Amino acid sequence: MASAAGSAASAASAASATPETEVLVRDLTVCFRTDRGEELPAVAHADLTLQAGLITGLVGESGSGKSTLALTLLGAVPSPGRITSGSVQLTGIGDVTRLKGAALRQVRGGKVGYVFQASQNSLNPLKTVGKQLLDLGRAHDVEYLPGLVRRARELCELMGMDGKRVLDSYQHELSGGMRQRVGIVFALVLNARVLVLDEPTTALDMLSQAAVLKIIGQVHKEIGLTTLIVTHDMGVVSELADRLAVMYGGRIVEDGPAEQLLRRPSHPYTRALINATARVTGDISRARALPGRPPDLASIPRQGCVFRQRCAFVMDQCATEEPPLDAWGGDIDNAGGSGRRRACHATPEAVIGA
Ligand SMILES: Nc1ncnc2c1ncn2[C@@H]1O[C@H](COP(=O)(O)OP(=O)(O)OP(=O)(O)O)[C@@H](O)[C@H]1O
Repeated sequence: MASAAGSAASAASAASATPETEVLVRDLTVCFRTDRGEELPAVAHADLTLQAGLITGLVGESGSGKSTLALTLLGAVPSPGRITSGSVQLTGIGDVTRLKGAALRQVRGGKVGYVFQASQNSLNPLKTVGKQLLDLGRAHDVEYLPGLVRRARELCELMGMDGKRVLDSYQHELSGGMRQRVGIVFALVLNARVLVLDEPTTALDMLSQAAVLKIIGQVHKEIGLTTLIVTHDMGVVSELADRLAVMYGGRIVEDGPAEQLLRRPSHPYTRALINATARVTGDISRARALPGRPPDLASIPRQGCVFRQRCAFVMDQCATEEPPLDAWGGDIDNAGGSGRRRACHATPEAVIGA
């Protein structure tokens, strides 16, 4: 099999990601041109670190910029988007936003495996899963295709499926949960070590959701992956993620250890998202829908805090000064070393204690 990381590394500049970090997104801005000809940021000056071996949840309402940010890990931006600042460093590879051609193709699948939104509907209905696997192998210049088939079967078995049966099946012969697992097999079969799952449970019933989440946790651990789960649903990542990053209006507004963010959210948006999720509050009668709607590209405030129009803690300063994403001491009962960051003018104590 073609070695993705090896040859891509030689094609790229030296990475500054350390062995403990697998992905370093720094100062990343991705813009789209609107119908009115303005170029506006869907992701603005984002910093995100994926620590090796951990599951990170990237959470926020629809349109907050999660998929646009996640896609840059593949060196991709949805057309007609454009990266206007920043870098995405992959350990052993370098800045993926600067790669082109064969080096970029090798990163896709060889280093980063991506399970796209609605991937359970993306299989070709006219070909068996096995035929599509061989197509994937040929597209990536895999020299020994029987090895690829063997690895796909192993991954199927790891995910509780009969490998031979799955590879001989057409899409319509598989349940939604099985198709989602096949998407994960395709993402991992070229030996990716970073797995990105965009809305992995949307469109699945509750039982299949729980099963897919359990399997993601098992595969992550078994293979030793670094995993990013993109979701609008805090409940999806509340039990699985080690770390959470919360996005709103193209900005990361809070990040840190999942358990701390869920127990003591220090940003008003994180707090509101958690309060709106019955599965996290544990009591449907306590869940409170988030008032208002998330902004689209044209309505994201150009000045001040992007969340201020929906914020329960808004103050004068929020209209004029955009709060930076600053580190802070972390949990009150675990001060220091928590790796928490927040972008808010209100004090953490005010938000946590409210
Ligand atoms: N190809 C595109 N052309 C123009 N605008 C786009 C394009 N793709 C995304 N956007 C805009 O960028 C913003 C961020 O979109 P993105 O899909 O990254 O958000 P998201 O948080 O992943 O939401 P969702 O889960 O609904 O996809 C949105 O305002 C969206 O309308």
